[in-house]
Amino acid sequence: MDLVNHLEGRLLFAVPKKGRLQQATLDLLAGCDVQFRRETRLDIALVKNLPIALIFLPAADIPTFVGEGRVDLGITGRDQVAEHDATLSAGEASNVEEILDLGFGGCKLQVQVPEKGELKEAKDLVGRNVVTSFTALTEAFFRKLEGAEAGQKLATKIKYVGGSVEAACALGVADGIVDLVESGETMKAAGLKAIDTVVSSTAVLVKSRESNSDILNLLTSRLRGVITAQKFVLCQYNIPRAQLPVASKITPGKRAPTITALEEENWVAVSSMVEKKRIATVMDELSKVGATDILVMTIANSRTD
Ligand SMILES: Nc1ncnc2c1ncn2[C@@H]1O[C@H](COP(=O)(O)OP(=O)(O)OP(=O)(O)O)[C@@H](O)[C@H]1O
Ligand SMILES: O=P(O)(O)OC[C@H]1O[C@H](OP(=O)(O)OP(=O)(O)O)[C@H](O)[C@@H]1O
Repeated sequence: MDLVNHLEGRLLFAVPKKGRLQQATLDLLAGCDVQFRRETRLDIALVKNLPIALIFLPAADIPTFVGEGRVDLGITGRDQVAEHDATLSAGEASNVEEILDLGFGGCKLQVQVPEKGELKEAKDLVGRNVVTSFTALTEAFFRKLEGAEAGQKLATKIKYVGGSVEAACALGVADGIVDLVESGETMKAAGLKAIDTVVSSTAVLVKSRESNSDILNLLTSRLRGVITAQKFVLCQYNIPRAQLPVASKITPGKRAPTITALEEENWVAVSSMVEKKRIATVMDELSKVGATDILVMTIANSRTD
């Protein structure tokens, strides 16, 4: 089947073809009931149950395709969007619009130098060799540090490498690098330490500024629903009615908690969405104000907009 001829009338949605963001993206699509089968080695997959075509691209290239309006939507790292935007000329507006923070793929683009050495802060690297996969962001970072005007040649020498950036210092190619850090394991193993942060990143849903359609809005709502469901749990408890005002402050919910009367006089049942990362503290606080039978449930999906 010539897939390219089947793209007409479909929303084009770019997703990472490999790497750190791929699995979480595929899980997210499954959560949105986006059904497709990707043939081996094909970078286009038609969605069976929605007028969408998935285009599998390297995360680093997705902002370019979205920015040029070749695809409508994309999932990539905020770092990649920032790198793309940093290549635009002064005054040129980006066509890549962030519409949703997806919460996964958290990392930082950091300036790193050998752990043992005389370089202590980013400005110590001015005039030296810096290696990175993010040349535009690194250039903008050192331009600011050097106080150089746009167009003026930088003293710092910035070189591009496509991967294994951390090897550059050990091999004598660089005095410092600008690379992604999550756990810090790679940096540590290479004998490096972070001395500054260029950008903090998570995976984001981006759209081409001109793109707008019912299917784009529907998919965005579904994605937002799944992301919200992943971030929240449903907390249910019983509490004496007199304690309701104080308990409602602890679990205000997304809009307001749901209150149900119990057969037992002067008691109510409350259910409320609570951020997953706060749930342990919330349970402690509820207990302290007299809540009992506190239950916490996973939310499979949600639609709150
Ligand atoms: N260690 C990490 N932890 C979390 N997210 C990361 C990590 N490394 C990278 N990312 C995110 O994933 C995006 C893609 O990086 P990744 O290294 O997976 O790219 P890739 O497409 O496989 O390319 P490459 O061939 O250069 O490795 C990054 O831009 C960043 O947003
Ligand atoms: O702080 P950590 O948890 O160790 O993660 C950071 C590493 O992860 C990424 O590389 P990846 O493993 O994706 O491979 P790459 O070097 O080929 O890009 C990044 O470029 C770092 O090298």
